[in-house]
Amino acid sequence: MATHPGGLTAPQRPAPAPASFALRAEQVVRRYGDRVVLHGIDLTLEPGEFVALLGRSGSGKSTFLRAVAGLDDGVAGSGVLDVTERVSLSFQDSRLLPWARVADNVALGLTGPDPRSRSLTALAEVGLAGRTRAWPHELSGGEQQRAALARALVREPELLLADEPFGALDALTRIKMHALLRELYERHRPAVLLVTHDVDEAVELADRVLVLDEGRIAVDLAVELRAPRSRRDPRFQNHRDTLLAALGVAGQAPASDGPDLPKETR
Ligand SMILES: Nc1ncnc2c1ncn2[C@@H]1O[C@H](COP(=O)(O)OP(=O)(O)OP(=O)(O)O)[C@@H](O)[C@H]1O
Repeated sequence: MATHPGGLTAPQRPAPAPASFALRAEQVVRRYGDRVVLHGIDLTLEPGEFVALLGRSGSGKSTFLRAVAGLDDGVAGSGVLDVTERVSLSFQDSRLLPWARVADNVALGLTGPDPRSRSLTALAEVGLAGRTRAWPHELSGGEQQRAALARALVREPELLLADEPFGALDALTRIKMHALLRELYERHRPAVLLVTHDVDEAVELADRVLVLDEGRIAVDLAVELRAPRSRRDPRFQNHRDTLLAALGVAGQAPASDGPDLPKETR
């Protein structure tokens, strides 16, 4: 375990013990000047737990994710933030380095044996076996996100932090990426914290959905639907309605498994 700047306590263990959680936040507060953006967040993610974080624009989702990722020392001293050591990040923009070929992007910074062959294996896993020597600009948006997923998962993270990774993709590609992410998750079983604006994406992928409202967790909903989850399932629709209501979105989205759903709740 590592303690990020918000942490007051660093667990000191003589020998590594199996982690009892991937993330533990207690009373994490973030202020910008007089403005409080996170109002004392309490959240624990068990190992292998898939959690989606919804919330209106400006509710503090990215702020919380950045704090968990250790990218924001503005939460220092506000509470406890213990995060497992092997964390991977994924963003809306794939953040591939333009001057490195795809396989080199995935292998970059990898420690341990044979980074090259691990990179190639990861790329094959996301369906990019034939594009390993391509430059990032030669890939489509969906392929770039596949490469970014390969780069994240090749590190065998215990916690995957994803900030709207599919937000810039078209609806069809997004559906394919949902299936891929869930498949990769089933195989590798990291804990996942997925920030999204897409209620359907959250209910389809996550086993627990949180709604952040003005820096507070307003809803913590367990989604106990078997895969493959159908948007036509009345229980899926119930979850969607609950979440849309919590997000202050009036009306109910029509049931469909197709790509033509209203997605954005922003
Ligand atoms: N560097 C900063 N300085 C001042 N205020 C900031 C800064 N970064 C974020 N904020 C404010 O913190 C609040 C939460 O921002 P955050 O980016 O976490 O929201 P979000 O829920 O991720 O929004 P979105 O869905 O639009 O991405 C916003 O009101 C934002 O203006």
